Amino acid sequence: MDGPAAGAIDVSKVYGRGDTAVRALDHVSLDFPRGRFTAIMGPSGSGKSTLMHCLAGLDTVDSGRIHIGRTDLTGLSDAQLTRLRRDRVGFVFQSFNLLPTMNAEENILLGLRLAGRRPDPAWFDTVVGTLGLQRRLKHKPGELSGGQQQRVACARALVGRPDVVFADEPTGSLDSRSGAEVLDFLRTSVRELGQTVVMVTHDPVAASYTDHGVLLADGRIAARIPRPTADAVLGALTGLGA
Ligand SMILES: Nc1ncnc2c1ncn2[C@@H]1O[C@H](COP(=O)(O)OP(=O)(O)OP(=O)(O)O)[C@@H](O)[C@H]1O
Repeated sequence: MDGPAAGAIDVSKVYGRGDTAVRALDHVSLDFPRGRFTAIMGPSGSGKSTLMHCLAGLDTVDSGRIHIGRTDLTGLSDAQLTRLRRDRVGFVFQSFNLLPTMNAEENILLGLRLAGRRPDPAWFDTVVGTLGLQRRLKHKPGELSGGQQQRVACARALVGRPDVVFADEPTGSLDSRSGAEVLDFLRTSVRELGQTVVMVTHDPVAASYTDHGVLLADGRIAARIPRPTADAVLGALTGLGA
């Protein structure tokens, strides 16, 4: 498919009114090309979560446009947004969000099952194999380490071949070794499997796994860092007073 996997065009979002109004996003325009791993960074309160929630159709914008592939999200009904999130967007959260009573395989396939979609067996094997989860599929989350649980969550996000995967601090609950494994996998899913991943992170080392860093400050894009290194990101964040 042509064009970016997702994007924002001149998006603004204000929380509250009058004296207490906060401009969380202030005329943000940004494209996420297919097959790219992007980090969204910035000081606390800079608008990262708001931007990701608007991009993923979890929150609405006050002005501007959001698109996933060629679909314009502005103007979609709640039911249409729910379907779009289910079918075309993958999520990875800091807290894994796996169902404790289901084993890894059932967790990975749950979204497809609820959508009445059949998994593509070859793609399922590719995702599970890339994540090294073949021998963990019958384990429940409580029988897996944090890193293994997050790899299950990554597999769940990717198994439906979404247009884009949004990862919100995916390494925030992991030790550095497990975090590195998850980041390595997200990068592999982009480079070798052609997926598009957008990750919100505070961690300059996590950002160094990506192809492109975007720094927000006060709801605006403050800097773009192609092929970010941890030092370059740290320097830019320090410059913002983060
Ligand atoms: N539901 C809400 N109601 C009111 N204000 C909000 C709401 N959500 C976010 N904000 C405000 O909007 C601004 C941007 O918040 P946002 O959560 O997007 O920042 P962030 O960069 O993700 O921060 P953090 O790194 O701390 O998670 C902040 O000033 C925040 O207080």
